[in-house]
Amino acid sequence: KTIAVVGCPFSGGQPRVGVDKGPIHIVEAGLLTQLKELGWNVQFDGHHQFEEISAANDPPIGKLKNPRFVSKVTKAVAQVVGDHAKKGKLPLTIGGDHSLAMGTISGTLDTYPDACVIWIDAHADINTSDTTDTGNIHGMPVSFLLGLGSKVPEFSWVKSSLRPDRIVYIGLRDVDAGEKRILKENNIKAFSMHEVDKYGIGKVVEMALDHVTPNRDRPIHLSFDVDALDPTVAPSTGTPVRGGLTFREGHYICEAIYETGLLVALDLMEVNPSLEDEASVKQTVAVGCSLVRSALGETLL
Ligand SMILES: N[C@](CCCC[B-](O)(O)O)(CCN1CCC(O)CC1)C(=O)O
Ligand SMILES: [Mn+2]
Ligand SMILES: [Mn+2]
Ligand SMILES: [Mn+2]
Repeated sequence: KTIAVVGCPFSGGQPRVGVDKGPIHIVEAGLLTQLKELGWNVQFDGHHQFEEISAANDPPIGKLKNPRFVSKVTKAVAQVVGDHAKKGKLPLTIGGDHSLAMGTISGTLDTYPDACVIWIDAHADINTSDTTDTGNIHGMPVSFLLGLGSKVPEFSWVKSSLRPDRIVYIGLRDVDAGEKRILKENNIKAFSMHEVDKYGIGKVVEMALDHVTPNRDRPIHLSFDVDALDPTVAPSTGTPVRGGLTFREGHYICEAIYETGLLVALDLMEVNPSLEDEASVKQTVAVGCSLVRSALGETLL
């Protein structure tokens, strides 16, 4: 099988510079070769060039920042990811900020309408235009995918067919008040760090899979925000939150999902190589590459 690597140098969903440099650092760290060494065919068409829409032509819509830029880019990503999936490849999208997941998961749902989503993150990324406090669209992709909140015309293209019972979260620890309401109202399953502590990561992953694919027969889209990991593990990311997943917990999730044989698409998001000192950046990039390898079959024995 072929891994189609989609390099998305994009930062329009959030305000911090540098997250658009994530893909180049990950690729330069040798990920493509590492995947070939795992036995995959690897297709990489180069990093996408998303020409910026000037701020003058992209004024906020309500609180939403860079709405037209984010919409244009994520729509393009949906097309790219969907095309790869339709050709039987496994799209690996390297971000870039997490607003990209509006595109990647729309692309997956186009090809696999019954796909489920496993969202690894410190945050729920489920704010609507009514509940967001920052207007940063990387905090909103899930609400668009679920078709929640008042419609924003610019995002009417999003495949808003994801069902609330087909997404499950692991790693939550920084959820806004509005998001907590949305999670409850929609009965969305979420394993916060409290549950990880209580049950252990093995049981949490089993319960998460039982929730979204009880018969282990549904395609899985894994969307991994590196800020799900503890900042001591992945320091160079835009919205770090203490009390996160250990190195091993993060890798266990990826290993266990690979073992299901159900993985059809993977996102590695929010590596920002410009926020910390060189050693911390290298560490974060290396952890990103390692997580991807684990999700794509690398084992310890
Ligand atoms: N929920 C936040 C963070 C989103 C993070 C997106 B990511 O892709 O990285 O998961 C806002 C978080 N909020 C900001 C102000 C603080 O005082 C409290 C937390 C938002 O901006 O919506
Ligand atoms: Mn996120
Ligand atoms: Mn996050
Ligand atoms: Mn983040």
